[in-house]
Amino acid sequence: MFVCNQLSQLVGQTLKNVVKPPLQLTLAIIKPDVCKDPNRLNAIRNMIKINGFYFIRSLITRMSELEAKDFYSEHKDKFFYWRLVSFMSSGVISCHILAKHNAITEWRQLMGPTKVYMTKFNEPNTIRALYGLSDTRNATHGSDSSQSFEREFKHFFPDFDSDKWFAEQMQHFINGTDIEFLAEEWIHRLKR
Ligand SMILES: Nc1nc2c(ncn2[C@@H]2O[C@H](COP(=O)(O)OP(=O)(O)OP(=O)(O)O)[C@@H](O)[C@H]2O)c(=O)[nH]1
Ligand SMILES: Nc1ncnc2c1ncn2[C@@H]1O[C@H](COP(=O)(O)OP(=O)(O)O)[C@@H](O)[C@H]1O
Ligand SMILES: [Mg+2]
Repeated sequence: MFVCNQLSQLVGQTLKNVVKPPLQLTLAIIKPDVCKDPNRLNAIRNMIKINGFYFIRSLITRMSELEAKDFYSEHKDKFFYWRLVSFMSSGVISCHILAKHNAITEWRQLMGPTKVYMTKFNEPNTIRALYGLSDTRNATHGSDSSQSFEREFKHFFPDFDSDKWFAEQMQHFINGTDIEFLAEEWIHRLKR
């Protein structure tokens, strides 16, 4: 019996090392309400890093009103569309392509629900509860599906080739052995 246990543990350990789940990519945006305060911006970036996400791309930029209208076009008939567009084009934003197993769901869980007022009571340890001000100024954005990600990242990283990343880079990040973090740029990359 002892031998069987030893054997099953060995097989389990071997499989865990060999068969690691694939990674997923998502787009994270830290919104103008937070980016105005470098301490809060870095606090959120650190929450992302501590929660096991790789920073694949990072960019500090601004959206024009036209770009914000296009980015959030799915909401053009909603009552909050114009306040959202003017808010998202009101200041600097910090954009990131993040990688993790189940990145889309896990980033949305870490962000918390959209409406901040409810989130502060229901999920007080999430980013939007901790750093959101209102349902409009709710600190962060996250892609809600792989299809949304493929549309959204092109607004900020037009040269990024997601197919190429999955084919050539993903396995290095799954292994995690030859990855370094560049704190200045908020980027994880292959050791050179
Ligand atoms: N149905 C509906 N809800 C609204 C409307 N305007 C605001 N709300 C809701 O009222 C709440 C307050 O709106 P917020 O935009 O989050 O609050 P605010 O104080 O205006 O904050 P800022 O927009 O960031 O200045 C949110 O839950 C909104 O969804 C509206 O015209 N129709
Ligand atoms: N009821 C609302 N009141 C105010 N702003 C809202 C509301 N719903 C959504 N928004 C704004 O529009 C953005 C996009 O909405 P949605 O895609 O539904 O949420 P999420 O950003 O969580 O994916 C939200 O992050 C928020 O800034
Ligand atoms: Mg959304």
